[in-house]
Amino acid sequence: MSLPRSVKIVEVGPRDGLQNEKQLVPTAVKVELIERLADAGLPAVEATSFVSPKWVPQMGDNAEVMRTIRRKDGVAYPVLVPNLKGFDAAVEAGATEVAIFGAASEAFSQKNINCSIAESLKRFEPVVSAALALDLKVRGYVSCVVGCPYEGAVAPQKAAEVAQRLFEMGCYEVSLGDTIGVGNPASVQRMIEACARQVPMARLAGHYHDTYGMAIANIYASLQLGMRVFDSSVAGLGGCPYAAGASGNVATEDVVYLLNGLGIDTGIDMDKLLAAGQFILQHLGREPAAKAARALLAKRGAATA
Ligand SMILES: CC(C)(COP(=O)([O-])OP(=O)([O-])OC[C@H]1O[C@@H](n2cnc3c(N)ncnc32)[C@H](O)[C@@H]1OP(=O)([O-])[O-])[C@@H](O)C(=O)NCCC(=O)NCCSC(=O)C[C@@](C)(O)CC(=O)[O-]
Repeated sequence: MSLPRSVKIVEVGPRDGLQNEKQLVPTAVKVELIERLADAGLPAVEATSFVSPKWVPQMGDNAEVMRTIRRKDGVAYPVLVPNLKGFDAAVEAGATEVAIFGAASEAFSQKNINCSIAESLKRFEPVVSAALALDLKVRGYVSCVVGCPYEGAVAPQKAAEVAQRLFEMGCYEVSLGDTIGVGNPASVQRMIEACARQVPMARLAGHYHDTYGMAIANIYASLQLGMRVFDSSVAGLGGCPYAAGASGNVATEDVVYLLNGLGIDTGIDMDKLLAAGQFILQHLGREPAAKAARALLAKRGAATA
């Protein structure tokens, strides 16, 4: 299959990237990060999650984040909601797009949202109905689509079943999460092929963590099957609090570097993206995990030295 002319990147750094940080990041820093990412040209910036603050304290300032961000026209700011309580709070805070999140593994579902897969789907139904009644868009996530930290390998059919349920419920897009980054191009392609038999490819997104350094290869393998939407996290921040050993999402800088190299348009300004990454890393006191960011910043340093 020929490669596409353009790809959509959904930036998940402010949510997936920061949710695992032990030290609370000040709200003002989160807000500036979200605004910088939108200014860099990201068409969607997942801003926060309306989950229990006892489970994920870092997202406890969700309403303040949503109320404070300066929204850029044409940019979506989805937020995670696990149930109606979270949905109501998200709407109250001004969210116009929400994301529900299920899993292809029973053990992960229990650890992450304290219920079985079947219970979670039942819980999501009223959330999707309420959202659609208010004309809000709903995105769906399936975690552990190729592997689970508790159950090991996950059958492609399990991922496909949950993806189908979320799509049929009314999600406009279903993002397939390799939560612990164990996938490789072969296993990811098998998983996507199973999902695409149930959900149109144009409605599927890839959400790959880079634990084993496979995420960029997995994106390339997904592009070859016709996938056009990928989630990534600025500076490669992230990791799921309920997935032991999960490292960050694939870095947005690395994805943009790959797509630029392939001649695929993302609409993203690499300079502004690098600056957004530097901004949050300086706050966290960390070096970038993104190889492209490290190389480009080093090259610039050398050029200006
Ligand atoms: C789902 C629950 C709430 C169930 O948690 P629970 O304890 O079973 O819920 P509950 O209904 O029994 O309520 C317990 C308490 O939580 C409160 N509560 C209940 N709901 C909410 C809410 N929405 N917002 C705020 N508070 C809430 C509720 O009011 C009550 O408060 P209390 O009476 O004890 O004071 C909990 O398990 C939870 O919050 N889990 C979230 C975990 C999470 O955020 N994980 C990370 C995101 S998923 C991810 O990262 C993967 C992804 C998406 O990136 C893709 C990939 O990489 O795979």
